[in-house]
Amino acid sequence: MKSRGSWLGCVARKGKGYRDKDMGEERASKRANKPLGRAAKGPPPEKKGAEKRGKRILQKKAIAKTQPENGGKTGGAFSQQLPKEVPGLKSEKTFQSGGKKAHKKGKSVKGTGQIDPTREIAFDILEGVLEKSHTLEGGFSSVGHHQVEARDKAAAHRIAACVLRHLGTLEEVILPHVKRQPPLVVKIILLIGAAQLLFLETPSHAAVSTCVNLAKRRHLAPFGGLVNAVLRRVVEGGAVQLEELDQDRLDVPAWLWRSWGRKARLIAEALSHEAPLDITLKKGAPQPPGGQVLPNGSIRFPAGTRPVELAGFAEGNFWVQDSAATLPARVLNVQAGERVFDLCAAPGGKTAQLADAGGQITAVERDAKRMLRLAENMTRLGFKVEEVIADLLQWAPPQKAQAILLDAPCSATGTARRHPDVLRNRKAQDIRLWADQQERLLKSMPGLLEKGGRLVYSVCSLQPEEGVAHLDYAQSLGFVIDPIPPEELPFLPPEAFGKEGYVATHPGMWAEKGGMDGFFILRLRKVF
Ligand SMILES: C[S@@+](CC[C@H](N)C(=O)[O-])C[C@H]1O[C@@H](n2cnc3c(N)ncnc32)[C@H](O)[C@@H]1O
Repeated sequence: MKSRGSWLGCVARKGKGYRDKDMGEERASKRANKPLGRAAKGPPPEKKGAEKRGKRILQKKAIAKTQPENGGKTGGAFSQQLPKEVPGLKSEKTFQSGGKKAHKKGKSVKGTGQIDPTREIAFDILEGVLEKSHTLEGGFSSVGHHQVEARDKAAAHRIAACVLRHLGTLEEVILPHVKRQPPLVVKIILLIGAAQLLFLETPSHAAVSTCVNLAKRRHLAPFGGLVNAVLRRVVEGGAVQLEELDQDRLDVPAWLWRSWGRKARLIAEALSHEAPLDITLKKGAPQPPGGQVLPNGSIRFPAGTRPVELAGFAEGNFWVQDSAATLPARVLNVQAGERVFDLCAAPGGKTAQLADAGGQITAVERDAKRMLRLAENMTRLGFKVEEVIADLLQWAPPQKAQAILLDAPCSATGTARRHPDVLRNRKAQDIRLWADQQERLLKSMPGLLEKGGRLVYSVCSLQPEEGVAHLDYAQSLGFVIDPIPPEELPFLPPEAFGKEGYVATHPGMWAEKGGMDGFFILRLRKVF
């Protein structure tokens, strides 16, 4: 089968080799005779929500395709026969121009049709991420659907995150059914429909009809037939299409896949699932019922759990923090009464840990809004810390610290399970900029730390430029590496420990428990 160009720029097909547009070459897969992708690996080890089960559900749907889902009743988009000629469908020469005109500036104006808050919000979030490079969370809070119920907002967030997580695969499923690329706004509607059909267990008739309705609402009625026809083809053949695709490879941009080396497939597999919710308990606080205690002490709840609904949230018994995110503050080994600087502190997960350990904490953060969130978190948790809104590069404290945690700004590729927009919005060339910024921050550390003091540098990035590449630079500043031995974090797999003494986790670790975020952690000592 010949590879087609995808909207993402990369096509991966089981057993057919990879075509990597970035590299401008087509190479035979070394794994041509090996099973690739999730289907080949068999069912996942444990249930982690509907997205994981997408393939099996679809297979059932494909088998049942001769039995109409509405029981043979007429009416509704799904029950119609597939029209022979649909604008934009593969068999047609061109799109009708009306829809293009309505959207020539990419505006998504509301038209007629039933209001469906969930898909409306999902659409707005995705338009923000895919067109304007907004973050998923930023888009979610700025779409302005304040009247909407929390349940609808949560459902919208889940749909948008699912589309972003499976973008390459969804594009590849849809692409064979369209003659040429539809406008982005139409594409978004198709992606929403396909994600619901393939990964979110939405009944077929509901997924199709809500997307046709969404097209009307967005003044895209001329594309309604296309949306209906394409999604019905996905209902009929999506399962079989998925079986052929190397989903792990498709859902990760080629440059990121290359940068992750041999770990790429493990990471990609982990990124294809919704992340669970991890919390850190305050010392002595009771554990909310229902969670699983992880080997590092974090408590894990299933994906989709809302922290505010867990017992003890309002009382300040815990804070939300991925299990891997607990490691940087842990290896700083703060003693009661020590003077500690928590640099780049907001929203404060690590500040809470340091305060809980009994340190005198000064939290420094440049972004006033984010510092407000830190302050709210500390108030809820009952921790007293000094909060300083300042650019760390200009900050001159009256006294130096005995210990510093520098949780530097970074590309955040290690958190892509929770923030799948990261996969779409980051560009290869951005990584160097983050790395330069991290070097500038590292350079300011000697001036803030007492002689003999400890510095932990951490980033939630999987990119070597932001982690291991800083080892020489840190030592050139006069620091010595204080190695973190495996015995100190015995619950991590051996591959998390670099021979130079750093720790690097990735989302594919603890796969049987639901994974962990990717962090790079380096402990240094000031000896000069
Ligand atoms: C990775 S986040 C920190 C997460 C935080 N440590 C936690 O555990 O919740 C990086 C933070 O660094 C802040 N930041 C970036 N550059 C900074 C600078 N020059 N001075 C102070 N804060 C900075 C960003 O605003 C951002 O809030």
